[in-house]
Parts: sequence; structure tokens; C-alpha cells
Amino acid sequence: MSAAAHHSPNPPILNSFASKDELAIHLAEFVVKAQKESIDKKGRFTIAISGGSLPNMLKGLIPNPAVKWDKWQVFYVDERAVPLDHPDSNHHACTTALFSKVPIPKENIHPLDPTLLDDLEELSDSYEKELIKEFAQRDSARFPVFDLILLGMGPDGHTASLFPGHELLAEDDRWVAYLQDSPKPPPKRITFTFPVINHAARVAFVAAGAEKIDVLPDVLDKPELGLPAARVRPTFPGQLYWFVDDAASAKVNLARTPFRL
Ligand SMILES: O=C1O[C@H](COP(=O)(O)O)[C@@H](O)[C@H](O)[C@H]1O
Repeated sequence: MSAAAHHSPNPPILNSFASKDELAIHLAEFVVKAQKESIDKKGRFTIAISGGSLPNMLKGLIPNPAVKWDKWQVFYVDERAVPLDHPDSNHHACTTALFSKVPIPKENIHPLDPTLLDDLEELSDSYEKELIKEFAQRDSARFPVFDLILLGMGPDGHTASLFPGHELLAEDDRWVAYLQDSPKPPPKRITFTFPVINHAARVAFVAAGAEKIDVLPDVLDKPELGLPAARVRPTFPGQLYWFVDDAASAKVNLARTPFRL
């Protein structure tokens, strides 16, 4: 095998489930397994979570005694520049759907600094510093290596707050960037950049519902279109997973993988 082939990204693993409920059950099993492997290896689990429809898909973690909440360090893949209790806040969505229902220590959750909402540059810089505190002293890598990043995907193919045609698609230096022109409201946001997403050990997309049916083949079967979600290709040996339901994957040609842990 050539050196280039050796370093190619692993092919994505596509899991498609009959219903959103089934997806949620298996997603929880997957997260718990990733958590166990990470804690066994290093005593902690670093996870970054998206907003939108994703927090509600994590309900399978709530009754699960295998989750070691005190070992989790939780960051947000992207966040809207709004107060932490605002209905548009991804932190608010995750708190409502999950964190208010489980015994996770408050200090293990890393929301944006709400005192900096009027200065997006400061806001993204401070979130980058929050990541540096967690990762830089432990890992000498150029970018943080999350144990797991959970992503969503909009019907336009955006992921995190990385939108089709946006200049942030080319950001290759910053860990956290900001935008004030998000085509999806609210316009002001901060977001992980592709290098951070693509350095994770595992990245899992969660996309369910018929509103994703047309974009999913564009991402999975025609990556050359360059939609933001198709630019997620974790650096070897990182692994990309897709957790979708059959309503979303009906038009996809890429082979499904039978779900296994
Ligand atoms: O605006 C956002 O949208 C994406 C996708 O949301 P979904 O509701 O279609 O799942 C989400 O992943 C991201 O975190 C959020 O800020």
C-alpha cells in the first residue's frame, strides 16, 4: 500500500434506521461505547455537540446508567450569539433536552461567554481559549482531538455554522471562527472550523426526516459538489459515521452498513 493510500480518510459508515426512535436508541449505544473507550484510555471523554434537531436525538442517554457524566467535557460545535437561556441558543436546547435531566457537573459543560455577545471576535477568541485550556496542555497536536463530535446537517447541506459558499469553508488556521451573515437565523454565530472537526477521533452526523432526503445523496454520493457536510472527512485514523433514518436516506446510493458496535 502506498503512503498516500495509507493516509486516506477511512470510508464513511452509513447506518440507516427505520425510525427516529430506533436511531436514537442506537446512537446512545454508540456514544456510550465511544465514552467507555475514551475513559478506559485517558480517564475523560471530550465531546462536542451541535444544536438544531440533534439534542432531542440524544434522549437515549438519559436513563442510561453506563454514562459516566462526571468524566464528560462538553463543548458546542457551533453556537448562536444569543444569551444562554434564549430559545435560539444551542446550549439552551441541549440543557432542555438533556443536561437538565442527567447528573452532569455544571463545570463540565462549556458554553460561550455571555458577557461577550456584542463582540464576535472576542466571543470566538474566548471560546478558542476554552478549547486550548482543555486540550493544549494535554496534547501537543496543532488542533484539538475530540473523542467524539456530533454534527447535524441542514437541508442546504450546512453543518455546524459552515454554510454553502461561505468564506469560512476555507478557514484552515483558526479553531473557532465567527460569522455575522448566517443565511439561517440568527445571523451572528461562532463555529468550529473544518480542521477542528476533521481532527476528531470520531465524527458522527445525525440526520433524520424527509426534509433531508434531497440533500443526503448530494453529500454522500456526490461529494465533488463540495457541500459543507461533504467536507467532513476525518483525518486518518479518525472515523466518520452517519446515523440517519430511512426517510432521509431513501435516495442515497452509498451502501448502508448493518449497525454494529
Ligand atoms: O443552525 C444549525 O443547524 C444545524 C442543522 O440543524 P438541524 O435542525 O437541521 O439538525 C445544526 O447542526 C447546528 O448546530 C445549528 O446551529
